[in-house]
Amino acid sequence: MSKFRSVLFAVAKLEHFNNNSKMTISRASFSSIPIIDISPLIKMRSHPKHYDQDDMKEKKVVKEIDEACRKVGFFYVQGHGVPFEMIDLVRKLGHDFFNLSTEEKHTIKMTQASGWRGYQTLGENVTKGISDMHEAIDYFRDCDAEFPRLLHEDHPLSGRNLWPSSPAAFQPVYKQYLTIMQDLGRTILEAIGLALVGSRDAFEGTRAGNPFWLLRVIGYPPMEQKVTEVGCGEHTDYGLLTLVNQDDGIRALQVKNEDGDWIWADPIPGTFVVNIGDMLKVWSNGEYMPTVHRVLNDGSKYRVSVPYFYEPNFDAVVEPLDICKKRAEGISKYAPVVYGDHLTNKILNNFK
Ligand SMILES: O=C(O)CCC(=O)C(=O)O
Ligand SMILES: [Fe+2]
Repeated sequence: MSKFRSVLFAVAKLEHFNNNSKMTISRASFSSIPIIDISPLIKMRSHPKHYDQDDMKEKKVVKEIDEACRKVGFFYVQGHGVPFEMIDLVRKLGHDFFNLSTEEKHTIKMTQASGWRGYQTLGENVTKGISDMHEAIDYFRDCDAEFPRLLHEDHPLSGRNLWPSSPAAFQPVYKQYLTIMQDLGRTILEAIGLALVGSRDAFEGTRAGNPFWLLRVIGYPPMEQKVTEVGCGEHTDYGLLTLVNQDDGIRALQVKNEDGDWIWADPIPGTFVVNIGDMLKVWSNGEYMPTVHRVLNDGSKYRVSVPYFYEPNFDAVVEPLDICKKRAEGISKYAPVVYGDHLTNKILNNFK
């Protein structure tokens, strides 16, 4: 655990007020990652006309998500409504792409000119100065009139997403997947709004009403040097929520608890692993802390994982929410940060 995190945890006995009752939740060390059935949230979104019974079920899920965010920073979601065939197909297309020749993969090579979008070879991505043993394709939300800052050609992230021509289904399937995942991200964030502020619209409008997104298709070959290599070095995610679609049957993703032990986030077929990012830490004034994680693919199979990152508006000024400050006796633990600047700095530090 970094020094920074230990200091925060020392003060992380959080006073949480809900329905006028005072509830104290400490961030105790966890040994497993909760599984949450979010089908009541999905039902609520698709059938706005609902009954008391639905409200009760929604409240229960909101509480489970709140506790997971406070205690672990990670949870699995099931009952999310995304067809299993789609989840599997997305990863299969990833495998098909990574199986192509280097020459073919380089037809969508990431460059500075592409705004850091596209394919990166094994070891090109760097976490804390160490090369990650993965190859990947990176996508960000397209530059359009809604993101004027990214329309300026001199912005480092300005550019076009690069889609491979093979496999042919890659682009249409991924575009459909992106739309589905944006809906799912918003649904989970609404529950977090209810939990933190008592309003499902807490993050709409200038906060995350026009969310930026990133998607990474990551391929991890089995590690050869099991002691010195790492598939993806330890880090926290930059934004709001990450929804990970990982290969079944391969244990590789690990989450660090407060004692410094690594807890496996084993794949559970048909679920997404959800974790919170740096921006939710700032908005919640430290009530929700992003948890350090890493990937070690030390088995014998090639692993594909597709994290989708649901982010704030690119221009959002992220600062502790009033109600969260109030719960911390008026103390603001973090300075305001512009999400797009935070992201740009992180991305520019990711490459050698
Ligand atoms: O490959 C995974 O399971 C997770 C990757 C990850 O943590 C990331 O891309 O931020
Ligand atoms: Fe991550």
